[in-house]
Amino acid sequence: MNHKIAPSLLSTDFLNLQQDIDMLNASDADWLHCDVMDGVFVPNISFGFPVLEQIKKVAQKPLDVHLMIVNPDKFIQQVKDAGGYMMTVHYEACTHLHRTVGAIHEAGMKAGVSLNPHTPVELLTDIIEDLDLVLIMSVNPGFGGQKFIPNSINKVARTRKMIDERNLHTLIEVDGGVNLDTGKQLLNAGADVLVAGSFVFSSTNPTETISSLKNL
Ligand SMILES: O=C(CO)[C@@H](O)[C@H](O)COP(=O)(O)O
Repeated sequence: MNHKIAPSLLSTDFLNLQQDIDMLNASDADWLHCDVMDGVFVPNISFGFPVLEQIKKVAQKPLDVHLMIVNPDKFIQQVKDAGGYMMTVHYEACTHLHRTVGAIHEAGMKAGVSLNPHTPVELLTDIIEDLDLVLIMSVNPGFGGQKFIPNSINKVARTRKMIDERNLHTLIEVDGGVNLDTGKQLLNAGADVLVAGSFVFSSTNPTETISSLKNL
């Protein structure tokens, strides 16, 4: 049970966000996954830095900030100021990814890179040594509650191989359609962090659901 669980705040009740964060603080959740969307990189808009600032005030667990936005470089300091622990940007959104990752580290955060479902993990071969985390999207980003894309399992296994062959400590996170069944398969393939939104927050007892993911 060395893996981490990062419930996605996108599926919380925004009218009662503090109540949900209090629940997460007391649960087996390891990180709080915060999805920032801009309506450009993805066809949806979620929440931005003013909301992250409020989350930071009550969260007792590290904020795992996933930026689904174009030009993430412009917002590195804002993510840091809003309490970001891990800042994850999209491979597809960064022309100068090496520079972006360096700037995230310079700001004092861990750096993650996310891959859309069609983006091969092999494209990270010349940067993976600089990364704290690879986030494999197992749905097309933008919405909660979508169907898991099965090829993600194979992608996790290929990422695990790349990391182990080089003796790296980079974490593999997977996001989208995670439940007990897909979660188990992802862990068997070598995932380290499971993000789960609707499976947790649509369940009758989210605390127990988080524990069952943690106990996989
Ligand atoms: O990044 C995203 C969506 O783009 C996710 O974090 C979702 O929030 C995951 O939701 P579920 O698929 O678990 O419902």
